[in-house]
Amino acid sequence: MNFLVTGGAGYIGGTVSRILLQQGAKVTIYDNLCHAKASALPAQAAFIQGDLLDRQLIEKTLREGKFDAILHFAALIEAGESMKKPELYFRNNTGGTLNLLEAMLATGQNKLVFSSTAACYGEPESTPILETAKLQPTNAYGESKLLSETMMRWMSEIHGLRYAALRYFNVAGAIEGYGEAHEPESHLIPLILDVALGRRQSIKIYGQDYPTADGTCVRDYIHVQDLAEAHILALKALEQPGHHIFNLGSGQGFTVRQVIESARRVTGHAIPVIEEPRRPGDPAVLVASSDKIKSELGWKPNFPELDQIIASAWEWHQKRYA
Ligand SMILES: NC(=O)c1ccc[n+]([C@@H]2O[C@H](COP(=O)([O-])OP(=O)(O)OC[C@H]3O[C@@H](n4cnc5c(N)ncnc54)[C@H](O)[C@@H]3O)[C@@H](O)[C@H]2O)c1
Ligand SMILES: O=c1ccn([C@@H]2O[C@H](COP(=O)(O)OP(=O)(O)O[C@H]3O[C@H](CO)[C@@H](O)[C@H](O)[C@H]3O)[C@@H](O)[C@H]2O)c(=O)[nH]1
Repeated sequence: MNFLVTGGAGYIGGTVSRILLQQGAKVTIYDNLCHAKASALPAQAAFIQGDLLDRQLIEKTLREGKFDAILHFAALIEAGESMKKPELYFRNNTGGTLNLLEAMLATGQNKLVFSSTAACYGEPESTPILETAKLQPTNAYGESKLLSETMMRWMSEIHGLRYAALRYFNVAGAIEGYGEAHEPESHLIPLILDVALGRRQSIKIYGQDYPTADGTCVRDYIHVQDLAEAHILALKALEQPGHHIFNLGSGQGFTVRQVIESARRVTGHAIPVIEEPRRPGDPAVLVASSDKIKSELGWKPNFPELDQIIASAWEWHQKRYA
């Protein structure tokens, strides 16, 4: 099989690319390296340094590549930044996705796996969150992804686009030799591990007055390898016409303080904290029901425990900065 992976120089796209390559697939990565380094690319993948906002280049890439399917990870991903520069998120994420969809139509390629997000739900009315829950993003990042999903739904109805929108919750952990290193890093777990390594003095806790057990935000952490497996299942599902929307989480919620506790257990480091005000746009609680993908595609997480997830991230983090 022959796949195009947008955003494949990044954390999740790079992980899925490596797994596809291990399974014998041909992978072409399309990334503008705005938040990644060329050194992160898997050696066996073909690479095109290109921007999704370059409408002509993406169409040329699709025309020449004749891909069996496209996995679309490329996006700006920081909810906090999106509340300062929403226009950037709509241009890059929603506009970039529209360019990709138009190029797919123009070249007759119609299978797409899309990185969507729990941020589409906003502040949920009940947890765990089902795919049928109300979609009311509390940040511009989530809205930029929800608008992308909306475009896909219309393209499916009118043009027969086959797509799977996978709404990831908080992705963490590492596979052998590759893990999370955003450029710059804003995510909780790698920042905590930086403290454990002595690369930072302390971890900031954003908000202590949320309506949760200890006042800090609750998130659902999913191992990146389990997430990657879901992409392989989604690709198989796209062999049949139709479209799919699936949540992907472990179904367990952890407060920021519980994540820090887990990292203390795993690393043996005290991990000092600093209490800071809330980060704008952060919902209090995001916990997934992933029953739909389990029952429809047979997805099963192999690394459901938070300590396991953090341990795999820690192993990779130590090697990376050794
Ligand atoms: N990390 C998470 O917990 C999480 C959760 C939910 C959804 N997601 C989604 O998963 C996807 C991958 O996230 P990640 O954590 O690997 O992020 P990442 O920043 O590591 O990877 C994104 C990649 O996209 C590239 N990119 C961005 N805009 C581009 C453009 N216009 N043209 C070409 N390349 C571009 C960046 O250079 C980067 O390599 C994103 O779509 C994100 O919204 C991530
Ligand atoms: O230094 C930090 C960093 C984060 N947090 C908190 O930790 C939680 C997790 O934050 P982070 O790791 O930045 O992830 P999220 O903001 O939850 O967003 C991630 O998870 C979302 C799905 O839940 C995805 O949509 C996003 O792309 C992905 O970045 C949040 O409550 C943050 O407020 C801190 O307290 N201190």
